[in-house]
Amino acid sequence: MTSSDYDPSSEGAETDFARRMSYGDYLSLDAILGAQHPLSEAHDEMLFIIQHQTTELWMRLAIHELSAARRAIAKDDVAPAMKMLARMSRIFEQLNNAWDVLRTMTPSEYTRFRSQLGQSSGFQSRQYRLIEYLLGNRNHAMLKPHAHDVETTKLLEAELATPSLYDEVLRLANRNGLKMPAAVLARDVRETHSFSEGVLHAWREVYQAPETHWMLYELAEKLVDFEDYFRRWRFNHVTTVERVIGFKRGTGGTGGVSYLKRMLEVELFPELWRVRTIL
Ligand code: HEM
Ligand SMILES: N[C@@H](CC(=O)c1ccccc1NC=O)C(=O)O
Repeated sequence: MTSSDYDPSSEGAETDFARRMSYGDYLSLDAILGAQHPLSEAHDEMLFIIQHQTTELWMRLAIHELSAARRAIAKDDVAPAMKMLARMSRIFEQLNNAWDVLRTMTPSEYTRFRSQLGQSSGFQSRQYRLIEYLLGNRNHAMLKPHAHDVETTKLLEAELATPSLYDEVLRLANRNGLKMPAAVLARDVRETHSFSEGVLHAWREVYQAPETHWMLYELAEKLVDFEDYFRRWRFNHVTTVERVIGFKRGTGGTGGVSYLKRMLEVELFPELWRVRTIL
């Protein structure tokens, strides 16, 4: 330490953490920073691991926000749900930007450790599947990669038994003067919602007179905004995959890019996209 180095303890900064909770204690950094275990000598494997781990952390927050937003909407507490949905868009914006870091890995670099991944793949991300199910994209076939894991299967099954975020929004709209089709309100929530003319016409009322349906109008736009960012995430994924492995099959066993391109067609809130055409 040179004489010009400033010592913050001179103004009272606490420096003795022998018996106090420290930064690392509070954040469980030993657990988090001790969880990177590359299986090869390849320089880029650390990037690959950290990219996935940070994504999983952001997904953890996304699940926290989405479930709280759904609970709030179910009890007509819309204002806090708006904030949570706005945050969801920001989380996905953050995840979208993160692809730029991963894209610095070339095919030559990835090939050095790809074989170490065995048959593991993002396909088996339980948090990702939970997000899709929460949002209403409820493909039961996606339970299969989790069949060996009783806890995850239970968690995903419980999610399938719960109305999706969009189901709760449609119920809220129905409680607030819009006439949603009875069949949609009583649908089997385990399945993916499919496009409904009745729901489309209900949303048209909102979009034709935003000032009389301001709360639903704002909520609908929050959902559209979020789906916009989520679509970009899917697109960034497939583009990165093509850039890194071309048209090779995925380690998870799908066709790779062909499978991910199919997923670009998923529409979470179909009537909110369609309503734009009829205004
Ligand atoms: C070089 C980087 C990556 C490559 C080459 C790649 C490749 C693939 C491929 C080929 C699939 C299809 C399943 C399969 O057959 O394996 C897939 C699925 C998936 N990947 Fe990645 N991926 C990459 C990065 C990431 C990252 C950073 C995440 C973030 C967690 C991620 C999450 C997922 C998820 C959630 C799925 C399932 C998607 C769905 O079912 O719609 N991937 N990936
Ligand atoms: N499916 C990728 C492998 C992969 O990306 C992956 C492997 C293990 C853990 C996470 C992964 N990321 C996303 O799918 C591949 O085919 O190269």
